Amino acid sequence: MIDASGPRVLKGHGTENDFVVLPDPDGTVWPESRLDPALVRRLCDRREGLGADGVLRVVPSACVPDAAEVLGDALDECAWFMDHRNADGSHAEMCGNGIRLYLHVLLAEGLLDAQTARAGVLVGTRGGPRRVGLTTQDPAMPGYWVDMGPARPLGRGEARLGGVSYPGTGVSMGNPHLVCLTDAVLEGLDLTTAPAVDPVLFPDGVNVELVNVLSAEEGPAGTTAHVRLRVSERGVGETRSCGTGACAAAWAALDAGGRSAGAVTVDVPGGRLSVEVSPQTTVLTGPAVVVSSGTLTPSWLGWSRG
Ligand SMILES: N[C@@H](CCC[C@H](N)C(=O)O)C(=O)O
Repeated sequence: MIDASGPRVLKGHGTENDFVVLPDPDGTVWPESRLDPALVRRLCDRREGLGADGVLRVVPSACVPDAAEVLGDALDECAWFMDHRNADGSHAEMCGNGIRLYLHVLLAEGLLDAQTARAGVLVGTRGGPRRVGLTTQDPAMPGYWVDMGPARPLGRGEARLGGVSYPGTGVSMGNPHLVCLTDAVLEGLDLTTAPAVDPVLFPDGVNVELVNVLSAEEGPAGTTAHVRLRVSERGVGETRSCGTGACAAAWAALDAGGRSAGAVTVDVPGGRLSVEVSPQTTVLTGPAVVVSSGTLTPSWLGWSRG
């Protein structure tokens, strides 16, 4: 018999940006000393482990040692904290697909009720507090919105890929992005190695989006635009989607046309996201899916039975 006494685990995704989710409702299951970078890498390994682009630890903010530092006065308003790790074990400040899945898991695990989720809850992240809410409870494809805060320009840069330079705009969505608007055929790009960027502009690394702007037009309800992208994520490599990257790309596509607001449809390899940009904030909407739930095997973890 398989030993099922190990810690609970879920596997899920948002537009195919996939995560191992570790519920830690009282902060005792996954202290930092246990969830070290080596274990994160093993969990995310697609052969040795469960396989994922990252890990989300679902934990009360009060149980996270650095939460007070990153949340400041908002600490008391953020009951829950999204403790995010990239597949290489590094921390990231923010994750737009992950935070939708995070709310989905709070609901699925009975840690939050649907009425509260519909109204929206503040979740702590290392990029600051973010409000997340439930839009539709369709069991086939539940939808969530996230108030991601305003995009912040970081200056011009370039990504070098396959001997070609792609000029881009640095954008912070809490985490750093370099958005390169291009007419290149995205399917033709080789993203098996990360694009080279200027380390002086991005000392902590950067997520790089290669973006085709398909349309941008004025209508009775304001500006609408449609973009598609591929992304090479810091700490992961190419992923099927990036929520913060979709927001950065939407902002950059509008900004390139001299616009500061609009509704942008963002097609990613793993599906479709919607982004509402305004000078005040950025709202990301998209699905979240739980694929499976169960337990991690203690012997795989190297935990002896006590
Ligand atoms: N896929 C995420 C972003 C995850 C963090 C990123 N790799 C970083 O290091 O900043 C998203 O959906 O936003």
